[in-house]
Amino acid sequence: MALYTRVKESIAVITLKNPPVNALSTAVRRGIVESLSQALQDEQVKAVVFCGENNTFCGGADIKEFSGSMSGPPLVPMIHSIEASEKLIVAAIEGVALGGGLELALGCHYRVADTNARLGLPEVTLGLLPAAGGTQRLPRLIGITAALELITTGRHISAKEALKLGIVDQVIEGNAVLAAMALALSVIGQPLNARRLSLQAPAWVPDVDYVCEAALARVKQRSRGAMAPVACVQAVRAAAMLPYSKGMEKERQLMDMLFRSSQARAMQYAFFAQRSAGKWSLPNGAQWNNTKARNVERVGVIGLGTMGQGIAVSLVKAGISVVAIEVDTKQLELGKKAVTAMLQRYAQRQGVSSPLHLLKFTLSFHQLRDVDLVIEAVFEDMNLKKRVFSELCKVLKENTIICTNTSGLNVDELAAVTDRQHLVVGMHFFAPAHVMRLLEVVYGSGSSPEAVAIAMALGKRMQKVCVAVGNCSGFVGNRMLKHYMDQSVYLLEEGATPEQVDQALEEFGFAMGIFKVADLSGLDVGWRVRKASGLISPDIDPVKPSRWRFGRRYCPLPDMLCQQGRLGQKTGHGWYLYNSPGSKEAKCDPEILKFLEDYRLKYGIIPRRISSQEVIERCVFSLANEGLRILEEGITAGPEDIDIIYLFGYGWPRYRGGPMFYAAQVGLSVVLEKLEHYHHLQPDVPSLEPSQLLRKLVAEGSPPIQQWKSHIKNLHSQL
Ligand SMILES: CCCCCCCCCCCCC/C=C/C(=O)SCCNC(=O)CCNC(=O)[C@H](O)C(C)(C)COP(=O)(O)OP(=O)(O)OC[C@H]1O[C@@H](n2cnc3c(N)ncnc32)[C@H](O)[C@@H]1OP(=O)(O)O
Repeated sequence: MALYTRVKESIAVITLKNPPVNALSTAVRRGIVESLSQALQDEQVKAVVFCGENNTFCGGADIKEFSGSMSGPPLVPMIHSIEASEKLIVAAIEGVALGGGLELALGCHYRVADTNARLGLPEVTLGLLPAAGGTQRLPRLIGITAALELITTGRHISAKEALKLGIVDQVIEGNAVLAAMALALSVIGQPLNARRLSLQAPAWVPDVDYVCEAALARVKQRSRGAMAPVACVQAVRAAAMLPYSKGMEKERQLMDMLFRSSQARAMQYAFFAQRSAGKWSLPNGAQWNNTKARNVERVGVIGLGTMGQGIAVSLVKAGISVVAIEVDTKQLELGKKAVTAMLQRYAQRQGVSSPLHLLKFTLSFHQLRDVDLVIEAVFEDMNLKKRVFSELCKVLKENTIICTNTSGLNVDELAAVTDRQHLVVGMHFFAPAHVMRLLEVVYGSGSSPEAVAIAMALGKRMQKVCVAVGNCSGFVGNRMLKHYMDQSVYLLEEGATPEQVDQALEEFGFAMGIFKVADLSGLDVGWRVRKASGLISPDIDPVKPSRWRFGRRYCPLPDMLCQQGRLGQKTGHGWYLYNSPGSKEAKCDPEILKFLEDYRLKYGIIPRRISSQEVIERCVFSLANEGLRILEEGITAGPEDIDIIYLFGYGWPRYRGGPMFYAAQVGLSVVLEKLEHYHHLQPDVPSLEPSQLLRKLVAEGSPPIQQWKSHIKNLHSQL
C-alpha cells in the first residue's frame, strides 16, 4: 500500500509501504494511484514527495507477481500520470531505487538521494527490460551510451555515480525526505516541462548505429544466447531513433516477447533460488533462523598456494584479520608477495586505503592460538590434511572452528583425527577464490549446527553465495560434474571431436566447453584424483589401456594425454593447441584428431556423426540425473541449492535456471525417456540409469520444481 500524509507548507508525502523492499505490488500501485489523485485534488497541496518506508525507496516491480495473472493499475500509465502532473513531484531516494523503483523516480520531476542509496535498472538480470519507460526516459536523461551500459548490465550504482551521470539532482548526507521537501519548496512555481523526460530528446550521439552495434557485440560476447540484453539494446536504440510514444510501443513489444519467454522464467527462478539457498537447513532440523552464529574476527589460513592466497584476500577484503601460515620461508615469501599485490591492486581500484594491516604472515602454528576459525588450504591430500588437523588441535582455542578447503575429500574422515568433530566443517571454495562467488559449506555427520551457521555467515561476509551441502564424494558440484565429464569423453571415443562437443555446450550457453575448461584447470588435476581412487594402477597396459574399470565403462583418453605431457594451457597443449605454455587461445590440434582416429582404430570403434542434440542430452541429462540422486539422498535441502551451485560455480547459463530447473523445463518425462534410451545403449554406465526420484516425480505427474521438496520428503519417509 501507500501512505498519504499532508505535511507543512503545502507538501504531501506519499510513502510506499511493502516490506522489506517496498516492491510495487498491486496494493502499492493502487495506493500510489489513490494517493496521487488525493494530492492532485487537494488545492492546498503544491508539491508531492515520494519516498519509501524504512529508509528504502523501492526495489522495483514485485517479482513474485510475474508468475501470476497481473492485476491492478499498470505501471506505465501510473508513472506517466506522475510525470504529467501539474503539481511538482520529487522522489526522495533512500536505500534502493531499482527497476520499476527507479523508473518511478524517473517519472518524478526531481530526484534527491542520500549518500548510501543504490540505483539501477537490473531487469536484464531477470530476463526482462525496464518496461515502465526506463528504456525511453533514461537515455533522454543521461545519453544513449551511459544508458546502454546501465540497462544492459543491470549494474547497481552509488548515489555519487548517479549524481555524476545526472540521474539524481542532489545527494545529501542525512534525511533525503526532508531534503526533497526543501528542494520542492525552492523550485515550486518553476515550469515543469523541462523536467518531464518524455518531452526531451535524447542527448545527440554522432553515430547511433555504431554505438548500438558495439553494445550489441558486447552483450552477445558477455552473455551468449541471452535474449534480454539484446532486447535492451533494441529498446534504447528506439529511444534514440523514434519519438517517445513510438519508443514506448517498441519497449512494450519487446517486453511482451521477453515476459513470456522461458529465459525470463528461468532467471526469475534463479533470483528466488539464490535467496532460498541462503535459508539453509540441515536434515536434523537446524536452520538459518534457529541457529545463532558467533562472530568471527580473526581467521587462520593454512597454506598460501593459489587457493590459500584467494581465501586470504577475500577475508581481508571483508575486514577480517588473517594469520597466514606456510611451511617454509620461500613459500611464505611467495604467498605474501602474491596476496599483498592482489590487495594493493584492489585498494587502488576501489580508491580505499590498503587493508594490509589486517594480515600477518608466519611459519609458526602458535600464532593461531587466538583465532576464531581456521581454513586449511593445503594440497588436496588426505594424509597431509590429517597431519595439519592434528597439529591444529594442539594450539587452537577449544572453541575454534576448523574448516577444510577441499573439493571433495571426506570431511568426516578428517574430523575424526581431531578432538572436536562438532567444530569441523568443509568450505569448498572455487578457484580463483577471491573472484569466484560460490562456496559449498559442507557439514559432516558430526558438524554442529552452530559451526555450519558460523561458516555460512563468514562466507556471506566474504561476499560469497553459500550453499550448505552434505558430505559425499565430490560434494554436490564435482560429484555431478563427473558424470557430465564422463559422457563428454565417451563422445570422443564414439566419433566427436573436442571442438564439436565444446561448440554444442557453448551454444547451449555454457561460458566455456568442457574440454576448454579441462585445459584451463590442468588435466593433471583429474589424473591425480583417478590415481588416488585406484582407477589407474601399474598393472594397466600402457599401450592399450582397458576401457573398463571395476566392471564399468572407463575412457582412458584423458590419462593417455597426461602420459604424453599434454596437461592443458600450462604446457601449451592439452585437448587443444596453444601458441605457448600459459597462453589462452585454444586452437584445434590436428595431432589430437589423429590421436583420436588412431585410438578408435586400435579399439575397433567405428566413428559416427554425433549431433549437438546428443551432446547436450548425454552431458546435461546425466548431470541432472546425478542431481536428482543427490536430492534423493538428502545431500542438499532442495533443487534450488543445486541450481545455485551450477549457476555460480560452473558457468551454467543463468537463462537456463540451473540443471534441475532445466530438467523440469524440458519435461521430466522427456529426461526419463532419454536416460532410459542412453542407458540401454550404455548398460555399463550405471550413472545413466534414471534415478529413483526421477521415476517417482514422473509417476506423480511431474510436479513443478517448487513442489519437489515435499515429494522428496515423502520419498525419505518411505525409505
Ligand atoms: C503477457 C504479456 C505481459 C507483458 C507485460 C507485462 C509487464 C508487467 C510488468 C511491468 C514491469 C515493468 C518493469 C519493471 C520491472 C522490475 O522492476 S523487475 C524488478 C527489478 N528489481 C530488482 O531486480 C531488485 C531485486 N532485489 C534485489 O536486488 C535485492 O533484493 C535488494 C533490493 C538489493 C535487497 O537486497 P538484500 O538486502 O540483500 O535483501 P534480499 O535478501 O535480496 O531481499 C529481501 C527480500 O525481498 C525480496 N525481494 C527483493 N526484491 C524484490 C522484488 N522486486 N519483488 C519481490 N520481492 C523482492 C527477496 O526475495 C527477499 O525475500 P525473502 O527471501 O522472502 O526474504
